[in-house]
Amino acid sequence: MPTTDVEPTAPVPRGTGAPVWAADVFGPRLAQATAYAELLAGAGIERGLLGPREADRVWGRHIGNSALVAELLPETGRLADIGSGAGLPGIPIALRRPQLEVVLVEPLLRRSQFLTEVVDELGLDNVTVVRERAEKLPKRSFDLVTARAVAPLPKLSQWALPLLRAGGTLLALKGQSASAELEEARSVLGRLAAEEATIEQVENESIGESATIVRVRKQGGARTATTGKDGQSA
Ligand SMILES: C[S@@+](CC[C@H](N)C(=O)[O-])C[C@H]1O[C@@H](n2cnc3c(N)ncnc32)[C@H](O)[C@@H]1O
Repeated sequence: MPTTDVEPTAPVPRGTGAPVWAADVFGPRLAQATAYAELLAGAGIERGLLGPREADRVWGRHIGNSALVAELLPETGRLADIGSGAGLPGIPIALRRPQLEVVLVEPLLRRSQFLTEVVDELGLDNVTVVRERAEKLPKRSFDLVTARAVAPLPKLSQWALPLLRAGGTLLALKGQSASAELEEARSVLGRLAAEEATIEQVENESIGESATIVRVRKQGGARTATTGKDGQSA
């Protein structure tokens, strides 16, 4: 029998092959999302920004979960992702909302350097990286603030609400602790001029992930046009 020559293929890093849903979710930016998955599973883990067991979870637990926040976001505006770490949820948001101006706020040198490399490598012209603590940023300079796994809601609100212009919105990705954290934050939120705080359950059938997001609006001004899970303006 004749033997068939098989071209050797380049090894694919574990966990980085794009799942079927990624094409739907990222559309024309699928290649950038895939490059980001490779950076997270490669340099991100090597440099200790993600845990050593996260390689197989970069798409679902990290990129997919973060991408769900975009479902509540308007198309335009200025957004700060505070405590962005390796770029979560800020990078998936920037890929899904290319007209948003996204500022990744991260105080740690190693993390902010990684973020700058990601922004350069993906060619994201709507994203900047600021190495700073959230509480040191100029007040009232953002329409939107996002955060995942940064601090309990009372503390996070003290950092995030002053950054928002009147009428702006904080979206905090939280797990099962969302309602307990919200109860604990109520008195702080009152002092910080929050006018409304709700818990949104966001699901996307194709991603197969869900996210619990605490949404807090700041009083006054024009309301940021975030949308509810039914797609209606909220
Ligand atoms: C557990 S990590 C979460 C990173 C990323 N958001 C994620 O979901 O993977 C918390 C991040 O918050 C950052 N952080 C801590 N205090 C902060 C502050 N005052 N302002 C901004 N970022 C802060 C840390 O440096 C760290 O990168």
